[in-house]
Amino acid sequence: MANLMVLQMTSCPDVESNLAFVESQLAGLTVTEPTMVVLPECFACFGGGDNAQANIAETIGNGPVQQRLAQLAKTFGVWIVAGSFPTRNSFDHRFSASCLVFNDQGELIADYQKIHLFDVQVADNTGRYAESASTQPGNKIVCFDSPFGRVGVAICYDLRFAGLFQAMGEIDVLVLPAAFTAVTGQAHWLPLLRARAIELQCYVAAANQTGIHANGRQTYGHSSVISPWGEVLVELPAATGLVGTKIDYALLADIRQRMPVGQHNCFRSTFVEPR
Ligand SMILES: O=C(O)CCC(=O)C(=O)O
Repeated sequence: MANLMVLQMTSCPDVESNLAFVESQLAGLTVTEPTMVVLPECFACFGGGDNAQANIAETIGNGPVQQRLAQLAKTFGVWIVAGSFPTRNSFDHRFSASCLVFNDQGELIADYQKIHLFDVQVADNTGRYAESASTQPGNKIVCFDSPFGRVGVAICYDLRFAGLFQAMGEIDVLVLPAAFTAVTGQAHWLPLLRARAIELQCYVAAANQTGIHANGRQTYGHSSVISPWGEVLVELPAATGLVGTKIDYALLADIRQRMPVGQHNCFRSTFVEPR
């Protein structure tokens, strides 16, 4: 058996207090079987503007926040899917929004850079988002094998682009750190999560930010784990904290055997970029 957990946060600009919150939540877990904890987008720093993000950016595999995450994963014996965190690259002045995956030994085993950037006018009264001004888009699909099965990684706005998920091939779990806005979340969050779970016949573990942040922006919460049949198994509406569920591998196999959409799909790619 294995556990899938999502951590909902109201992250602030102060890195230490956000990491202390992550630590306090992990410290409350009793881990007796493989456990994966998904952190939301911008878990380490949110609402302080692009400069605050740029100031904490690290090179992948090297830096104090990554060291802390590795140590937390090892200490508490959990896999950590570390939201998005700003990382530096050599080819652009902008940072990348990276999702960093640590195994329960504290080893960095995958990293994904957010591909679809949120350059959107959400509504007349909630301002304009221009993520690409500060963030370099990624260009690689990332999946990895683990005790949880084959896991695909995407971040927030990526959720809207079905082609990305079709290109992943067969995965057992989709992890989705997010900072989905309150306005768009109300309208689209759960329908999109459920659609991805149904189409891919996989678990979806989606960790969101919640509440009002230092910059006045509001995020939707409702972090959830969805079953491969599209049911919302656990959902945390507005509070911060951890929720999760066990992965039922018999259910996964049964759904795919009865309704083999992976085999019937004329468009699904088997191509996945190796790490
Ligand atoms: O797709 C949405 O509605 C929200 C996306 C978002 O907030 C983000 O990618 O940061």
